[in-house]
Amino acid sequence: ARRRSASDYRFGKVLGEGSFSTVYLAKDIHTNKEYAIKVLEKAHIIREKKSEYVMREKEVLRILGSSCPYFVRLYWTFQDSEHLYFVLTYAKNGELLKQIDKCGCFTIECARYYAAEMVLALEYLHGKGIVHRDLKPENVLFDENWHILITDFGSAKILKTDNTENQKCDNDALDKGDKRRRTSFVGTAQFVSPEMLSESSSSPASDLWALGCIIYQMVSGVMPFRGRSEFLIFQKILNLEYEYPDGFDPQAKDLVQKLLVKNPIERLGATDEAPYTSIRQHELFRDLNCDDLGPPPRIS
Ligand SMILES: NC(=O)Nc1ccc2c(c1)=C(Cc1cc(-c3cccc(C(=O)NCCN4CCCCC4)c3)c[nH]1)C(=O)N=2
Repeated sequence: ARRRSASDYRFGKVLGEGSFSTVYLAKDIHTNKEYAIKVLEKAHIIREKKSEYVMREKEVLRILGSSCPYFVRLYWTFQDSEHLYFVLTYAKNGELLKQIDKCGCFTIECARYYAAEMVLALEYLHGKGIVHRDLKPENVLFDENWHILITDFGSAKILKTDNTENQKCDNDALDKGDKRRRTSFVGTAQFVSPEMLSESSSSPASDLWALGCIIYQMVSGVMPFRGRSEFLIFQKILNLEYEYPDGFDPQAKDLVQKLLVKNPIERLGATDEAPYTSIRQHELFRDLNCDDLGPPPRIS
């Protein structure tokens, strides 16, 4: 296919900004199709030693391809002297976080439906041996039909496939062969799991912890672990210090309680032979057919 460059697109508004990238709405001047183009400054990536993360995101997006509808798709990449460009899916209806803030909180029907879509997305992602490690409402987007699109794989980890022992868990900080600290990684404070904080280790169950936090936030409108500093938030996470507001849906509470468990292998779904059967079978999803969720309920 023809090589692309920035001159193939008309760049529009900024859709999002991160520490290492800016995402623009852009229109392909040949097809008029809209994309989200993630632009990274080479010098900044090199200076901050983030090349490994950029390459990992590109590899994860390549592995995900276009076979699962719940992830943004990477169409093309190109570069010029100063920048790298990732041409990604444009999620027309923006971030889950903005919808939660706009409504205050979701109805249980909406929370149930989008929790189910996230479970299906994690089944696929983890089935490909990929852990997201920074799942949060800013990284869950809505497409034009109000289905979710999970994005931002800059913090993702691709689990080794050399033997099953590595499939379950992998210590991010220490390479098995030597004791040097390879990466010191932590996601976003409010959604990071206890094991990532205390052992610098992550596994698919780390994403199940984040799912529990997101379900809590969709139902209540606030995050379970809040504090005036990252240190105070981390203390609450490690001490499992959070509460359910009055009126919190009991079925949602039961599921969140089974996901916000300190020991990763005790989280619902963590030891499923066929992930995530035990989560699909939870009473919160009793009235849903996870094999055919149907159209999403209106967010209100
Ligand atoms: N870190 C990353 O990789 N970030 C990414 C990657 C891919 C990507 C990405 C971020 C996107 C971010 C994004 C942000 C937005 C957005 C931002 C601000 C406002 C809106 C917005 O209001 N859109 C109009 C839709 N409204 C929604 C509510 C009802 C009326 C109409 C959308 C749309 N998409 C995107 O579309 N595609």
